[in-house]
Amino acid sequence: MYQLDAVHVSFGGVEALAPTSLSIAKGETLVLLGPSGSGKSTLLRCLIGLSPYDGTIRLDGAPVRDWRAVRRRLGYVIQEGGLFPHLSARGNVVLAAREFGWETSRIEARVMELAQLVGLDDEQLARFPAQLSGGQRQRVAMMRALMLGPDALLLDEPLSALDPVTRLRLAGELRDIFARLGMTVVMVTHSLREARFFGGRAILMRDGRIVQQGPVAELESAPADEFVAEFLAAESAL
Ligand SMILES: Nc1ncnc2c1ncn2[C@@H]1O[C@H](COP(=O)(O)OP(=O)(O)OP(=O)(O)O)[C@@H](O)[C@H]1O
Repeated sequence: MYQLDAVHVSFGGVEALAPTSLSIAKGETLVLLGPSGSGKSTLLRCLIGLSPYDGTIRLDGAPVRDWRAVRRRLGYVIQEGGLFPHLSARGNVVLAAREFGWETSRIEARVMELAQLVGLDDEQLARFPAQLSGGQRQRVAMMRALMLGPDALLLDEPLSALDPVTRLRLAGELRDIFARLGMTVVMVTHSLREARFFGGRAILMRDGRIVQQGPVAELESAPADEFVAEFLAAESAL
């Protein structure tokens, strides 16, 4: 689905992402791991055109020039949810569908389906983001990202603010949805357990570079270097 060719990001001389070439297949779940500041979020933001970059990103073979035109195919969840504070939770969720002219009955049916999926009720959806807990806001953000039925989901620590019970339930539901819909998923996480749970390919980053990639089990059994071994051991220990 994605092909990145020498994609490179620097902020005023600081290299957030070294030239990176990468293919992401349709239906693949890719997990981005690495220490704080290693470039995970920057890489994720490139995949939705929210970070300025040099190099080429192709979506289904065509180089992306106008990100606004392709963004409706992509769902994005940032760490704190990124909800519009002046809209209710429901207002946030339905915004894009309204813009695309969906009928009210179709919007209502989709909101009900997604609310059930993430475990939110009507009363909670009527509240403003500031009146919800961090975990509830994250679930609203997940509903918003899934609303239009995107081809790909780009998730920046989407489960981090959830309590263990909700996290496990939502993670299980999401894994099923990803598989059922053949959705392409790229997820930043700090949790090795989450990476294992979602399976697929993991990419371990350091200082804006990909250090190693492959299934988590492979990274663990054959770490490319001392850094990978140390990172995985530390992540497993806590
Ligand atoms: N808008 C920006 N302006 C300047 N520097 C930035 C900007 N965004 C990111 N950086 C820098 O780029 C580097 C990579 O940041 P990034 O957010 O991608 O890391 P990360 O691996 O996602 O970290 P974390 O796990 O802490 O979220 C860091 O050194 C960061 O300070």
